[in-house]
Amino acid sequence: MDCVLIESLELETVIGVFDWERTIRQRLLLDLELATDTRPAAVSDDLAKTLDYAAICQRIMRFADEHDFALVETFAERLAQLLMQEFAVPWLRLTLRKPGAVPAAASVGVRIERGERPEGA
Ligand SMILES: Nc1nc2c(c(=O)[nH]1)N=C([C@H](O)[C@@H](O)CO)CN2
Repeated sequence: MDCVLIESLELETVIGVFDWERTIRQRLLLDLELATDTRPAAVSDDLAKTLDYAAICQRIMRFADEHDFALVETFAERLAQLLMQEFAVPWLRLTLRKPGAVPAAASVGVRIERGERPEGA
């Protein structure tokens, strides 16, 4: 299965369950694997035939700006649904880290997979 990748995309958003977290913006780190057949773009050398990772990064940063969830689970789930709908992604793996949330840990967060893996792509 082919994927377009985005690694360690830095986001700033309001996120957290505690009152003090509702008053600040915190940094999140996002990793994404987006299933897509890369061959049509590869043979034509045409960006229009693949997932434009730059456009997707812009959309994710806008999503982070526009929302203020309590849980990283909610951020991850809502973003996964948006990406699958707006970019016609059949399957994705999304890892969302909240560095600094637990000082003794390098980072904490969630990893989710959504959709159906394409056969033979
Ligand atoms: N599974 C989760 N656990 C916790 C979350 C979360 O979003 N998902 N959030 C918090 C707090 O907001 C924490 O990040 C503040 O330090 C605690 N546990």
